[in-house]
Amino acid sequence: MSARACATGVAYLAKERAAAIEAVESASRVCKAVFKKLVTDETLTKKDKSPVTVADFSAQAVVNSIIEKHFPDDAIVGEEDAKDLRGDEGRALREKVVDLVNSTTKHPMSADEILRAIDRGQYAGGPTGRHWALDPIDGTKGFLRGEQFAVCLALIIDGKVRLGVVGCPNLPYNISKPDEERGVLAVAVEGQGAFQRKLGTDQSAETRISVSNVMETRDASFCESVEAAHASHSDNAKIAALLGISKQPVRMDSQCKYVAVARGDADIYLRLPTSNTYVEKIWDHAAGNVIMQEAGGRVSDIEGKELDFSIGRTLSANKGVVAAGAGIFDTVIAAVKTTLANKR
Ligand SMILES: Nc1ncnc2c1ncn2[C@@H]1O[C@H](COP(=O)(O)O)[C@@H](OP(=O)(O)O)[C@H]1O
Ligand SMILES: [Mg+2]
Ligand SMILES: [Mg+2]
Ligand SMILES: [Mg+2]
Repeated sequence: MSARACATGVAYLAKERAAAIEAVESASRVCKAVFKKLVTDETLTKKDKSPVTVADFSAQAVVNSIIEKHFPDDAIVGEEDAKDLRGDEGRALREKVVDLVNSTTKHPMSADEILRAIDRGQYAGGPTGRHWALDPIDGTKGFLRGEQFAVCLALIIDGKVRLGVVGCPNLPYNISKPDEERGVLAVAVEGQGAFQRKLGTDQSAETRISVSNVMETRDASFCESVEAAHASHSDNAKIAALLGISKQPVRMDSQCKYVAVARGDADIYLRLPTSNTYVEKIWDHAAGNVIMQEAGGRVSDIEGKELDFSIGRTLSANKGVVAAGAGIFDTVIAAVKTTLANKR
């Protein structure tokens, strides 16, 4: 049991862990329902993003209302807000969201309750107290392609991520058996290790996960975004070349990448910035960060600095993200620094 276990023998953040899993499970079901109902060949060929919009709002409403049920005083930093669902202009979208939320939950919610739940996610974040960080669908582009996406929820206390849950409805449970059942839930609490279970199962199905123990970067493989706008594929390739990596990168959307590295499917996560202006958001990294660390990995920005979740809604003190097992992390950061210095 963790050093933070309380006198009653209940593990640190046990109630929060269970609530976060309930929320991520429910939102994952919402996302799957949206995909089945609304993503068609037509939306894909027309590059119509409306299904993911409905899923984003619905999933945020479901997660926020579950958090509120268990922890009415907790603040939430959520990616979405309900502005586009209000008034006459928002009517069509609002009705779709209300239908969806109520088709997947036991307790129907009114339109007003749903909008209010979504807008509970507007908290500014910061260095003290506790707040949740929610990405209702991370990897929206992957969702629309029917590929990887994730529902990501983390609890930040006094500026540090203490708990993270990532639901990955399309990720194979066992990467070497990609044709078998898909759907993974990864979870970690500070000091307690990282675990995975199949989505839709209970805690008794959890198994511990850990990063690979690769010691030579030439034997490593790396993971990067599918979208070249989110991570520089060319800088990543230069770093890989410096590290002697010959394996092709594993490209996937969303925080499923953190889960993949945390359980040893790949060895390095590289997210080299594509611009000087983009600022990473806390909900894109919070849950993955604690899962990686609890799986024995290290995470930093491109300068080797820890990600600072204490500033607000963004990671404004950091640029890019690098993650890897402890055995190769310093070598990877050295290669990142050399590659970026050569660009100047
Ligand atoms: N220029 C940019 N650089 C880095 N990340 C970006 C970006 N523009 C958007 N993103 C973020 O990248 C996330 C997806 O990451 P990935 O490429 O790893 O799948 C998006 O999350 P959403 O899909 O939740 O909007 C979005 O927040
Ligand atoms: Mg995201
Ligand atoms: Mg999102
Ligand atoms: Mg987004």
